[in-house]
Amino acid sequence: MIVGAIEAGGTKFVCGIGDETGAITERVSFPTEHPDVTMKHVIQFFQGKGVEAIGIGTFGPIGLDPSQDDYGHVTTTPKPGWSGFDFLGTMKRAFDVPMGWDTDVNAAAYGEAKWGAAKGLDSCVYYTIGTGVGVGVYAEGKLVHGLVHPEGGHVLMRRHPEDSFEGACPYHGDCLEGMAAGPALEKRWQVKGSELAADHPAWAIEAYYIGQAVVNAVLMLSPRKVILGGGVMHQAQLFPLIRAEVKKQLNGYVSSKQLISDIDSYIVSPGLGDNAGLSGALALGIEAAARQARGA
Ligand SMILES: Nc1ncnc2c1ncn2[C@@H]1O[C@H](COP(=O)(O)OP(=O)(O)OP(=O)(O)O)[C@@H](O)[C@H]1O
Ligand SMILES: [Zn+2]
Repeated sequence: MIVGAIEAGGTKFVCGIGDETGAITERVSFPTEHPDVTMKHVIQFFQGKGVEAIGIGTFGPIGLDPSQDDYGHVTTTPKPGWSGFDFLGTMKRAFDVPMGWDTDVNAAAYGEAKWGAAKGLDSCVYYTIGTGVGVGVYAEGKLVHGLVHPEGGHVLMRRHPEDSFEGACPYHGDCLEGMAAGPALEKRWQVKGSELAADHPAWAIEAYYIGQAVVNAVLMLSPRKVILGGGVMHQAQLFPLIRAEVKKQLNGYVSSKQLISDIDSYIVSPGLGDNAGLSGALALGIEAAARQARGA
């Protein structure tokens, strides 16, 4: 089966062609501009390729409830032209094939559960810590949707005792994204995160916040795997610091062997690396085709 995949990010779009094994045979990337421009590139890429299904994992927030008017739309975003944009409808008008539609982070969680670090497990939580913080949730074999979709990048944090940074989230100031995303690191330390030495005190504070987010995910969702991706997580020294924080903050309360003696394989980087988002979109496309075949 020939399946199209779209990883729609706030800074760039990645489109690819793959199949049901998860192999991606072709991919292109272009900057995210006004939807009139960007969607033209997207449609041109897929035209004539014989795609039988398409999966879309996109930046949000988005409408995911088919009974609501905003289904398939990007809802509220400051990105010019995207607020209220009918993304799924635009794709459906161009291609008459089954389509999967979800957030970029839910897509990544799904891709990881199908082919990556959470393969074979019925649950995982996927965090991306990049320009923003996003959280995808896969639970009991399904991606979690509800009122809207998980927005765990904005959970409220207990402040690190030595941190006086006011926070960078325009909505909440010192939420997780406001304290730990790439722009927060840069604002707090006056240099880009990638330029901070591996032994800089920034990383202990960063691990304190990310660890706290993981603790909350463990307590609230009990996932079988926690996957941490995104630009900031390229700092590999964060992993042991975060694992230590999680153990310290949980303080033995959750008595799972994985947390106690096998935490190195519980809190991990994406098995699909930087392909998690595109592979996840591919998985959504495959699932949409299967759903249609079942008549659901
Ligand atoms: N090696 C690194 N160390 C620390 N921070 C980094 C590193 N590489 C990138 N970043 C930071 O990560 C952010 C970019 O994240 P990412 O590469 O995940 O891109 P993005 O797709 O724009 O993010 P998002 O998923 O939030 O849209 C920037 O703030 C950048 O400064
Ligand atoms: Zn926030």
